[in-house]
Amino acid sequence: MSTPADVAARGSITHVIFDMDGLLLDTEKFYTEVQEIILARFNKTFDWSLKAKMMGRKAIEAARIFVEESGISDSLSAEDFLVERESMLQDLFPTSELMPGASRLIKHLHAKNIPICIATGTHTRHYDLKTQRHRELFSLMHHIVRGDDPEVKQGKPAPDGFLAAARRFKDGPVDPQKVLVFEDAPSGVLAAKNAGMNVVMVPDPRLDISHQDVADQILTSLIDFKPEEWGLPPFEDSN
Ligand SMILES: O=P(O)(O)OC[C@@H](O)CO
Ligand SMILES: [Mg+2]
Repeated sequence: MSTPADVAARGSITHVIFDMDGLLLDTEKFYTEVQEIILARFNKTFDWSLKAKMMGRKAIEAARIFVEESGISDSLSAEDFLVERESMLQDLFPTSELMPGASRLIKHLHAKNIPICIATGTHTRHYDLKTQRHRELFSLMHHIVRGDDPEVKQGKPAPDGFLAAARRFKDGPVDPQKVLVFEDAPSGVLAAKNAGMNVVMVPDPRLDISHQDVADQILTSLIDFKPEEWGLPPFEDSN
């Protein structure tokens, strides 16, 4: 785990890549809700150790983990699970709220001309539903890499999404050591490290602490992020 001081010694951060689900948008709860409903039909309960394995991954990869680890793959295929959850998610995603501190951080970095973008495991159709109430804020991103992007051959924890994102900046490809990634999921933190980047993890408090030993910094909320620790321009306001 490198600390912000290590990074500052190595040379500051010049570009930022945001994960989306669970980091910028409070959407992981929708996945959990729907998975609990489906598992209840099999008299099974959904727990956070399974959630930790699914978060951040491409839909079909997460679905395979879900049906196999829940022991229901003989009754429900990964593909059928995705079909069954779709109608419930279609209703939930348009109500997505921003995570605390997300808007302030995005606006701050954009105002200070720090290039920012998103690399998410979510595919385009779900991305549009989740962000439809936040278009103006998300328009501040230089680009968006989604789970169905042709350059993303493998989902997180593979580095494909973050490497594609680093390539697409105006002055890309950016040296991975100059990139700071914000993530909420163990798979995403691993993907960022596999890409050679620095990563701040903002984990759900229900995630087991054993998943917090790979990230370079752990925060309980984006509100607690101090840009100056990473060589980025400090906030001017106090809150
Ligand atoms: O935006 P991210 O966190 O990559 O999530 C995608 C989706 O797999 C939800 O877990
Ligand atoms: Mg996430």
